[in-house]
Amino acid sequence: MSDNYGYKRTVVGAHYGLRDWLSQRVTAALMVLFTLIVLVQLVLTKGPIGYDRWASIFSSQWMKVLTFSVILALVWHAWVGMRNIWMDYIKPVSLRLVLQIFTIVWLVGCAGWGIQVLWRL
Ligand code: HEM
Repeated sequence: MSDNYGYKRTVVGAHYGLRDWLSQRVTAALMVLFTLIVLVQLVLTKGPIGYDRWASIFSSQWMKVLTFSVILALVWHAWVGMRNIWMDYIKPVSLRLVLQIFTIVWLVGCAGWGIQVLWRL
């Protein structure tokens, strides 16, 4: 064990750290872009911002496609983050499994609801 550093280090784990780290940053960048696009449209709005204005922002086809992509990115982003938190802090495997399943059900449910709302506009 005293030699366990540098090139002799024993690498363990599932080896998906870098992929997850990168996917969380890429999805975060997409969410930032989306937030800026929505903000610009709101700032450019003259007059009161009611339901009609919100609906018109999301009703064009390109905005629906972008919002749909952002919903998927958000689900993946939050799943990677929450799974890391459960893996880091919840040691009993059965409790961790329950929390992970709850997270998946919650995120998929929210995404489904969001997509349903989006395509009703
Ligand atoms: C524009 C929006 C967002 C940006 C720019 C963003 C950015 C980030 C970044 C860079 C990380 C990695 C932090 C680290 O590894 O130290 C992260 C982690 C995380 N994000 Fe987001 N995020 C956004 C929205 C969200 C939303 C809406 C949710 C939940 C629905 C969320 C849930 C999480 C979770 C659970 C983590 C893991 C936290 C941790 O490891 O302690 N993020 N986010």
